[in-house]
Amino acid sequence: MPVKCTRCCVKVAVLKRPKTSDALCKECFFWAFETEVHETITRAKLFKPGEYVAIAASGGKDSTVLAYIMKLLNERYNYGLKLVLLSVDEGITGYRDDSLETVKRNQQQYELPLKILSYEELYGWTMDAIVRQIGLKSNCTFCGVFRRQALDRGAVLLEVNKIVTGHNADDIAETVLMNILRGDIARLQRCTLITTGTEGAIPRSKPFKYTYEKEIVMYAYFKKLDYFSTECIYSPNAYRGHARAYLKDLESVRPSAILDIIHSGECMSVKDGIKLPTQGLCTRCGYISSQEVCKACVMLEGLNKGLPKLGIGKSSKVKRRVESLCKDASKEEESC
Ligand SMILES: Nc1ncnc2c1ncn2[C@@H]1O[C@H](COP(=O)(O)OP(=O)(O)OP(=O)(O)O)[C@@H](O)[C@H]1O
Repeated sequence: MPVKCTRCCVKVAVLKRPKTSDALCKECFFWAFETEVHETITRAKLFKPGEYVAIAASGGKDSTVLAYIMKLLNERYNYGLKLVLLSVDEGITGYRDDSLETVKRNQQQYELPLKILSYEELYGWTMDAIVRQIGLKSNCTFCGVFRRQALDRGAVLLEVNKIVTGHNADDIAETVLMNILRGDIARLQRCTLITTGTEGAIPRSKPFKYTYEKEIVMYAYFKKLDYFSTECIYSPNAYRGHARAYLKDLESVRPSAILDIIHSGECMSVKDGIKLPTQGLCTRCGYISSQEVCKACVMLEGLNKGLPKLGIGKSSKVKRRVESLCKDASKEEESC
């Protein structure tokens, strides 16, 4: 016998919500999904009326649903926002060129302006050229560092007040796990924040902080949204893939694992006296950095000098880690 929707009790349920296990009809799922994102936005006071907000749009499922829902909620609840799509072309043939075609269609479908910036115009390098030089190891580090800055540069160009990204609950839980595995305390503290970049940079928010990836896919599917679903051709070795696989395993036995990990990340605090990097401005390019020279500038210098490992070298990282562990151990011995 068909199961009735547990919310309206009238229509037949067409899905089981991955987050709550509720059996819902399509309309009730849309309502629950949209209302939860609205509540996330209002509880965290993400926007003020009149703000100009850039939606970081890659053409993938998350940012396509984000663009759709930002427009919908802005109209439904009168947020009073001016919206624009901001895309970065990393120069990955057969991947980003196709996904940007999707963004261009979204621009027409959602009637939003679109700005595209490319790595080639900003850095003089495409990811295709970078991978030709460095191979398929550490390439995601280059891409991530350059993209982060490219979005900042785009936001400055557009003079927006804020950027929103499609990072979802799964992405954040994966990042918590990765930061634990790497012992990266500074990032562990920051990665669960719904808004980052409040110290000097253009703030960045994640309206999907509590939204499950599976539900985003369902929403896009039932709404028949036009999105690009191919994985990046250069990311097969990314470390994140292992954290993702582990998280999916946990989710299959306990769906709340995703929110539980985010909650754990939020609850972790750094003991007094531990020095954390502070955000300042890069002395070369003027964009946000926790070092005197930002990582993007160091990496770019490495590429231009034919020394691409500059700044990402494992040996220097391991050496620094060992030195800091030795320092901690000797401090503890002294206090004993
Ligand atoms: N090339 C890009 N241009 C603009 N924004 C981007 C780009 N790549 C990623 N982003 C932003 O960062 C978010 C997280 O990116 P990530 O690479 O994790 O992709 P994802 O989880 O597959 O998301 P999506 O489905 O939107 O591609 C995206 O949702 C989007 O808001």
